[in-house]
Amino acid sequence: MKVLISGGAGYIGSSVASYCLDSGITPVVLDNLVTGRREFTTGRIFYEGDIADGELVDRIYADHPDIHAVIHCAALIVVPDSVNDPVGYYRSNVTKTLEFLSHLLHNGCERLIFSSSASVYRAGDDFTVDEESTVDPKSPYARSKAICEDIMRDISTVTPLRTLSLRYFNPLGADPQLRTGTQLPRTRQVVGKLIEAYETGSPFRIAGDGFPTRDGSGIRDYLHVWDLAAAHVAALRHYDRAMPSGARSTVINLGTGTGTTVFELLAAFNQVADTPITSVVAPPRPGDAPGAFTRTDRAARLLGWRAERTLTDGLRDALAWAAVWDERLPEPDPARLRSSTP
Ligand SMILES: O=c1ccn([C@@H]2O[C@H](COP(=O)(O)OP(=O)(O)O[C@H]3O[C@H](CO)[C@H](O)[C@H](O)[C@H]3O)[C@@H](O)[C@H]2O)c(=O)[nH]1
Repeated sequence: MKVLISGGAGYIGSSVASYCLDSGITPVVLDNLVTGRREFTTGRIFYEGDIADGELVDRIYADHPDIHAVIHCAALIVVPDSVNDPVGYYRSNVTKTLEFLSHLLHNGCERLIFSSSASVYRAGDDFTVDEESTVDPKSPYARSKAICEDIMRDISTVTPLRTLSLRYFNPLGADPQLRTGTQLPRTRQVVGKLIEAYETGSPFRIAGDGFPTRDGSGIRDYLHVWDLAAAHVAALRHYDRAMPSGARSTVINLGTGTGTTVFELLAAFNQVADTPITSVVAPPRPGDAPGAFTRTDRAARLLGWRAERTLTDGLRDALAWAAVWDERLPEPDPARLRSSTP
C-alpha cells in the first residue's frame, strides 16, 4: 500500500511515515519544510512543496498512481500564534487545505485521513469528552480544524472522497527507534518545558493551580506519538469499517482515556529523570482551559486500536530524543522560518 502524507516531515507526519514503513506501507511525503525537518525525509520518497500547489500534487499522482489514501497532517499548530495571526492561520490551515482537497479530488482521491484536534471540544464537568461532545473551538487554531472538518463533510457528501478526521489529544515522546521526533528539542508544549527545566536546572513553571481539577492544575490526555502513529495505520487498514452505516465522513478521538494533571505529569517526569527537577506555581497561561481527556470506545470499536504505551514510556522517549537531538539536527535557519508560510 502507498500513502501520501502531507506534513510528513513534521512531528506527527514523520512518526506516521516511520510507522508506515515498519508496517510495509510506502509513505510519499509532501512537505514545504517551513516547520518540518529535511532530516526526517532521508531515505523516503519526498516532494518539497506546498499542499496548495496543484501542479505538484498532479505530478505526485502521475509518479505514484497507486496512492491508496492521503493522510493530511500539514498545518500550523501553535495556539497563541493563531490568536496573534488569524489571517496566516486560516490561510495555511483552511484555505490551503481547501486547495489541497480540490487537487486531490482532481486526481481521484477517495480516502482521506485528517489530523484534527481535541481542542475543538468544550469539555464536560468531569473533564471527559467523546465524539458526541459539543464542538466549541476557542482559538483560530482550533476553529481552523473544526472548519476543515465541516468542509470535508460537505465535500464527502457529493464526491467520491470519504474523510476520516482523527482528533488528537496531547502527543508526547518520539519514535522508540529515535528516527524522528519533535522538530525542536524543547517545544513550547509542557514536555518541552519539563525537558528545558531538566537541562538548565531552572524550575519548571506549573501554569496555574486554580483550575477545578483534582489538584488545581490543568488536566490533559497525554498520548505516546508512536501509539498515535499506530492509530493511523489502523485507520488505513480499517478505513471501510471506520465509516459505519455507509457514512461518507466520521470523526474518531485518539487519546488514552486517562487524564493526567500537571502535578502528576511532573511527578512522573521526576521518576524517569536521573536528576529531579524543581517547580514553582506560576499564573495560568492566557486563555488556558482546565483541559479534557477522552472516552476511547469509538477508536476501539472502529479501528480496533487502543493506546498501549504508558506516560512513563512517553517521557522516557522524549528525554532520549532530546539527548540525541543536538548531534542529529542542526538549528533550523531562522530566516527560512520568518520568510515563509506553509
Ligand atoms: O510551562 C508549562 C507549559 C504547560 N503547562 C501546562 O501543561 C498542560 C499542557 O500544556 P500544553 O501546552 O503542552 O498543551 P495544551 O493542551 O494546552 O495545548 C496543546 O494542544 C493544542 C491543541 O489541543 C495545541 O496543539 C497546542 O499547540 C498544544 O500546546 C496545561 O495544563 C498547561 O497549563 C505548564 O504547567 N507549564
